[in-house]
Amino acid sequence: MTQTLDLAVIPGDGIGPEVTAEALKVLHRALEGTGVEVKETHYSLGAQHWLSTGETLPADVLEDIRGRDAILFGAIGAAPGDKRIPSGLIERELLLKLRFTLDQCVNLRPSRLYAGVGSPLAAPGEIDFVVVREGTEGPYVGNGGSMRTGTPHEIATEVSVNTAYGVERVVRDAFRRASLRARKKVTLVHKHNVLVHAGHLWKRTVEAVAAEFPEVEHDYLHVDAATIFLVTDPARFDVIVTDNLFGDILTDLAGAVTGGIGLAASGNINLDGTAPSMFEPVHGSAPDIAGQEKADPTAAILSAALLLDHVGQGEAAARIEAAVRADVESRTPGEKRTTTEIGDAIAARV
Ligand SMILES: NC(=O)c1ccc[n+]([C@@H]2O[C@H](COP(=O)([O-])OP(=O)(O)OC[C@H]3O[C@@H](n4cnc5c(N)ncnc54)[C@H](O)[C@@H]3O)[C@@H](O)[C@H]2O)c1
Ligand SMILES: CC(C)[C@H](C(=O)O)[C@@H](O)C(=O)O
Ligand SMILES: [Mg+2]
Repeated sequence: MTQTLDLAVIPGDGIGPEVTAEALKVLHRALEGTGVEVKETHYSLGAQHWLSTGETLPADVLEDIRGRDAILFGAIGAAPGDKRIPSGLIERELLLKLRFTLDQCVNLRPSRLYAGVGSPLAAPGEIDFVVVREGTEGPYVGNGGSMRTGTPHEIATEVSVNTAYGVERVVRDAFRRASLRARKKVTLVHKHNVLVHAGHLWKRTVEAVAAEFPEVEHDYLHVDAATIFLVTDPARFDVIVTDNLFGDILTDLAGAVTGGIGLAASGNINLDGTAPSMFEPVHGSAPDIAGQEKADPTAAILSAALLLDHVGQGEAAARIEAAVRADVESRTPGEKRTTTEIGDAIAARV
């Protein structure tokens, strides 16, 4: 029976379209012979689109995207020094708007060290953890402002919002994922020695949810100490649960210790299925290498695998992961393959 996978594709800016093309190439290859037909709707959105139209994410486009099965997202954003585009506009009005409006509360970011990836930190195979980053709250909600702007007496606030409902659903998801993994361990990362209000809510929530999962071990690290251990002993982690901002920072670091940001994939998961989930590399639009065929498309390809797994195509997802593993294991230090060559090589192995 033919099944249709109705995909929204948002390639975005910079290297976004380059890596998305490779992710789609591999996704199509992985679905060959499965009876699944892919319907792609591409949306022109991002910093370049804003420059030419003044649009970020119009309401009718958002509603159109909402009706799809899943979203494959490339990357958006201008070069940090680009004065034509107000900093934060595209990030807030497009990417965060999608995550918030589509209630993608779990930002799932796996990290694995493949054989063949040179890391001074641990032996291959020893690093295998997943960060469950809260995706719709924290300091990202835009709860703040500036008074006496531009004067020597300016006061700027950016208040972190943490709700019992929002924290609990993410913590429960982290424990559920840990209960399905071999090591069954959750590490809460926060800063409850200073951020006592939010931190204590997270800590109490972890303790309450832990009681429902007696088979899952749990511990705690302050975020500053967590950055030490991510570098000196990353093998200690299994599932990390943390807030939106700490999770953003930790997952770039996690990418760096497992072979580079070009390998780091993510999924923004809507837990109750009321809206599509969105899959994207952890990295941004990388304006410094855009248009040069230098981007590693592996993170986007692994994000497509997370997407397939999410929509019930676990076997196709596993084929992509195996192909990526084989490709990464065959890499040699200093080799220079183009974005397209890496995509072709992984597609050929699927
Ligand atoms: N999800 C997203 O769309 C997303 C994520 C992060 C940053 N951004 C935006 O992207 C723009 C650039 O941000 P940035 O420079 O801080 O972060 P970035 O992730 O784009 O780049 C950081 C560094 O990593 C390198 N890099 C990133 N992806 C790579 C890949 N696939 N292969 C090889 N090297 C890669 C870049 O060349 C750069 O040196 C900003 O506008 C930012 O807001 C968007
Ligand atoms: C671009 C930005 C809004 C985004 C975030 O902070 O979540 C990015 O850094 C990420 O990690 O996906
Ligand atoms: Mg980030």
